[in-house]
Amino acid sequence: MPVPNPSPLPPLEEVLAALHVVRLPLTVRFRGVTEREAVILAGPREHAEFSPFLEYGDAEAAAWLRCALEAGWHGFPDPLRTEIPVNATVPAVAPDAVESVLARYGPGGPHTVKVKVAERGQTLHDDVARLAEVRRLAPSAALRVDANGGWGHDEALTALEALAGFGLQYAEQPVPGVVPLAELRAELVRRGLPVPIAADEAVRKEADPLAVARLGAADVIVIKAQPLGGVRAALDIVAAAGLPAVVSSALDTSVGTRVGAALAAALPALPYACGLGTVALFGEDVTADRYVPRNGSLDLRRIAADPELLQRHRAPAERRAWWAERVRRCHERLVNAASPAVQADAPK
Ligand SMILES: O=C(O)CCC(=O)C1=CC=C[C@@H](O)[C@@H]1C(=O)O
Ligand SMILES: [Mg+2]
Repeated sequence: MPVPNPSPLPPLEEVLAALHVVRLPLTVRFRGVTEREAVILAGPREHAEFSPFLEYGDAEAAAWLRCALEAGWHGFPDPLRTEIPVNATVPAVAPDAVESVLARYGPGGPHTVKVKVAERGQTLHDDVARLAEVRRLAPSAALRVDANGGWGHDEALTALEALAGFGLQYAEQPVPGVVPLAELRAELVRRGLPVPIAADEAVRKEADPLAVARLGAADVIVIKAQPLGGVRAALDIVAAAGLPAVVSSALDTSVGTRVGAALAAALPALPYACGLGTVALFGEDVTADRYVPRNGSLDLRRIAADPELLQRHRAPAERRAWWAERVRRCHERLVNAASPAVQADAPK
């Protein structure tokens, strides 16, 4: 993605000297995993996170490093607000597990809940049952669903017809890709089905994050700081797209979630609750001051990793070496992509 590097790019030696690798358990399976590995960088400005999913290649992961180096070495843009409304996220669990997930969002419950649907191996019946349980437990919450592109066009129409009765705020990435999303959105409008569309993967995994806006594929874009190459790059995408944006996590620790909050705080408009409540799904974290919502919102306090917790959750030596090597390769990509002026500060 053609976004500028943090300028100047810190030299690799400095980045590696700031590196900690942790492995943290989740309390519930999410995105097929029950533990999360992450690099925490003790940068001179902020603590920052580099945690591309393990299966991602270097080209994609380099954008995540760009985000970490921007946050750690250059800090955050000035905030325009100090409270970020946040949604609860319910993974594709059985109905009887919904209550314990929602309980993690504190007394009074969340005002907005995102429910994962279209999980491989499950059926529409499972999705309806999960949504019904969420609605029972949170009668006045706004509900949204996220299919992660798990439906085809016809399947999505059937599913959204069945789920529209829940009064969905929006359906996130019901089908994969940009053009299929645009076709589905047009068909929903044609049928008079009142389900707005949000684009997630169609923004963060496509070569051109603005194609969604150009093709009218969505009503809302979901933006994530790490995959989009940092807070400033994501702000630029929102400005160019001209669509309402929802900031969402990349299943980050408290440190990475704080970067997402910095992005949400700097957006000119924030009409929807953000998907930054996923620290609640972690069994352990890198700070005792866990970055979880209070009364449905995150405040903009400083979040720093605790050295004792970094040590306690340190990943095994072989994993630490794997991550250091991944950082090295991604850093090399950023150096090679940088302009000559930026490269002046990078190792030769
Ligand atoms: O947006 C939220 O409510 C929580 C974050 C979330 O859903 C995700 C985090 C990390 C990886 C993604 O598969 C997933 C998403 O699709 O948005
Ligand atoms: Mg999503």
